[in-house]
Amino acid sequence: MMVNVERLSHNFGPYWALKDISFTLERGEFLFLTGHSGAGKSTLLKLLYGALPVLRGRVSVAGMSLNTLKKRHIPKLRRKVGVVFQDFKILPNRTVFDNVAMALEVRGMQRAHLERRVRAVVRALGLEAKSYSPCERLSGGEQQRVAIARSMVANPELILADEPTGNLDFDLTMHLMDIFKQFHTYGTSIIMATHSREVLDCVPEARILHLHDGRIMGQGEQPQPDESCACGDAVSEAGDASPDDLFSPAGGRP
Ligand SMILES: Nc1ncnc2c1ncn2[C@@H]1O[C@H](COP(=O)(O)OP(=O)(O)OP(=O)(O)O)[C@@H](O)[C@H]1O
Repeated sequence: MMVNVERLSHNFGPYWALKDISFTLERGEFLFLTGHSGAGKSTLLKLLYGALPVLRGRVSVAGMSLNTLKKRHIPKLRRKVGVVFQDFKILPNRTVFDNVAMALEVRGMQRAHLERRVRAVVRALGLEAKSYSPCERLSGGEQQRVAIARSMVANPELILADEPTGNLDFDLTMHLMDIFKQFHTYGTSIIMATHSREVLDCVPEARILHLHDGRIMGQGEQPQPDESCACGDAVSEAGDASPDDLFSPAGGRP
């Protein structure tokens, strides 16, 4: 099991942002988190990533219990989990290449492999022309793609993505969803918070966990969409995202 959450609650002072949440995520599963603004989606993702402490309930991620995880072991958790934060958290004065490479540098990857891998992911996300631009000069959507590239570059076991396509137009959203789906097909577990029906329709096999005021209000399979997803079309138009590049043995899981 990749994620196990039992009776998780979380408060900020007197305000309970999550109330008695329980769910599991099997290895290789794709789960959407939905719910209104303020429902608790980001709080839940932050708890799974060790960015907030587990105060009540039990949480384990990738075989590690977050209840007993010592601060010094958080980097070990983060080597298994790729995250796309809502506010990107990229370094503005560093280049696209540097921001993406950082996720591999901390793993001590050999330089030649690292460069090949970063170039492949940057190309797959359509950022090749901006590789050596400082991120502060990029548009919001480009910065968002840098954050996505960084979350994927190390082939994590689990990707946590908080509204990863929030600033992007339809075609780019479909293209990026196709890349997330390639990771999913490859066996990566994914939890993605979204408000977008288009995004949900891209992964009809995904489960949905619907939050309302910090509680789970619904959980389950989604109805099959009437029309086929546009993701496949978008990726063939974009053309340059090769799973072989993304998943080459050189870039395999450390
Ligand atoms: N650090 C904090 N201090 C106090 N309250 C917080 C903090 N972080 C989140 N909250 C509150 O917890 C609730 C849940 O917030 P959260 O960011 O998890 O919602 P969300 O579902 O991700 O919303 P959105 O879709 O707008 O991102 C909100 O009412 C928010 O104001």
